[in-house]
Amino acid sequence: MTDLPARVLTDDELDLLELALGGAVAPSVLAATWPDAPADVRGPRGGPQRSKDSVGWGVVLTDAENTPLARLTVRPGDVPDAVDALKPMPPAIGPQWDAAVRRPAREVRAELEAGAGAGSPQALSLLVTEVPTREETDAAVRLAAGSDAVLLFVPAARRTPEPGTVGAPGLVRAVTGLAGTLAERTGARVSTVVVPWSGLGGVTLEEVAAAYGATRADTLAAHRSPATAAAVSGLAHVRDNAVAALYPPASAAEVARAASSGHRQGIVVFFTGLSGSGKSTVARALAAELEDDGLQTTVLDGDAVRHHLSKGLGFDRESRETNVERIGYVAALVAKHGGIAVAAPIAPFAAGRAKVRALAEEAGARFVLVHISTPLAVCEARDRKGFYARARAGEIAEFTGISSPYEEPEDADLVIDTSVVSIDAAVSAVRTHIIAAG
Ligand SMILES: Nc1ncnc2c1ncn2[C@@H]1O[C@H](COP(=O)(O)OS(=O)(=O)O)[C@@H](OP(=O)(O)O)[C@H]1O
Ligand SMILES: Nc1ncnc2c1ncn2[C@@H]1O[C@H](COP(=O)(O)OP(=O)(O)O)[C@@H](O)[C@H]1O
Repeated sequence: MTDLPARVLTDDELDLLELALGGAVAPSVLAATWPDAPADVRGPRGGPQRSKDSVGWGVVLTDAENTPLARLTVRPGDVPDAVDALKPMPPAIGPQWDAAVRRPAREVRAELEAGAGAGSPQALSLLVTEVPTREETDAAVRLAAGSDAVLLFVPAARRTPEPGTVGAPGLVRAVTGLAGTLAERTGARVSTVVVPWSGLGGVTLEEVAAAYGATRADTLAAHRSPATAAAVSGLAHVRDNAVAALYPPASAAEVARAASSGHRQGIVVFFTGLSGSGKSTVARALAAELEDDGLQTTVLDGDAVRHHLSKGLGFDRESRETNVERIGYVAALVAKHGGIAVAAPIAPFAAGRAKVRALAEEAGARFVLVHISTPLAVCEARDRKGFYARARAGEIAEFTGISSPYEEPEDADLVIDTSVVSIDAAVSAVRTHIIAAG
């Protein structure tokens, strides 16, 4: 595996990888989106194309943290391509990550076939992209007529949704309500299925739905009438109209302006801890929760920062301090404008962390230091990236905890050991702290 080239996937490509691992799309669909993939798998418009005499090739697919998630093997001739999982996909929290709804296509298909008895199952897949109105609930009941089973597909991209739109967590909660109503009114077996769906890869909903076992597919929002669509888009004006009814025009303009421009104090949430301690996992899950609360959150993750802001910097003490100070500078800028910055570098030195605290406070922001204190032995046993083994073997110099120091913070607001605290509990502790402190 180690001699294969590696490819860091974007969030959209991770969605496609998850679909491929679950059997919803062919493995080669992944490579078909890469402009630099070997020519023998790309047709004139990037579509798959085979050449009999090619020798095939392989690539290790990683996330932005360089965790090896899967191996893609594109084979010559008529041998099918393969995608094999190496590590579980990065975990996160929220109802869209619940294993009961985020299920591989092959498992859902097998369950539909098993439940159908001898006859061929009539299974409708309904893609729900918007929170269903009453009108769409009625449309769903009509569309489900004659189906043995209904799969309510909730598209859930890893990419951050457009501001002001209901994201995947809200959609899953709304669709769970729709599933109950539909089961009651139609008698069909109704399941909510979260589909990693970024729109990448040129696959259609019908193709993906068929892989999940559906015999028919439809999009619920297509059944929204123009009158309902107009009423929904007019909701944003309801508050403005209420203000206008209460105040004379000059006062109403001031009240509306104050309501929309209310400045809140920004926050820098700064995670520190050993590699593999759980900083990124908790930081990302926290950011997703805060976004879901309607709070604009910017994540400055250790590895991602090193790909961009700190590209080229090493791991000697001076480089690490420069890296941490750059993170602090950007985080303080975000917070100065009322945003929440969530940073998750190792930040092993007290002096660097103190500098970030000073930058945040100078910007008028609150600084929350979270020490992820997971013991070295646990981090080393996790070794998702294989770095500890390489550091022990002397292949990586100055590795934190092995051959480079980590100065334990004495000024942390929260200390969380993820070997005994779950991801959910860790997120909830930080969120509670932020809310309690106003
Ligand atoms: N020598 C050495 N020591 C520590 N870590 C190393 C090293 N070389 C590479 N890596 C990978 O880089 C990630 C840490 O980068 P950071 O920017 O967070 O480090 S620091 O704050 O500047 O100390 C860290 O990622 P995380 O595991 O997410 O912490 C490692 O994957
Ligand atoms: N309670 C937990 N909180 C956070 N991560 C956990 C927890 N339990 C197990 N893990 C695992 O530990 C690993 C932590 O990796 P990561 O978040 O990338 O750490 P870091 O960013 O500190 O290097 C992940 O594989 C994650 O699934």
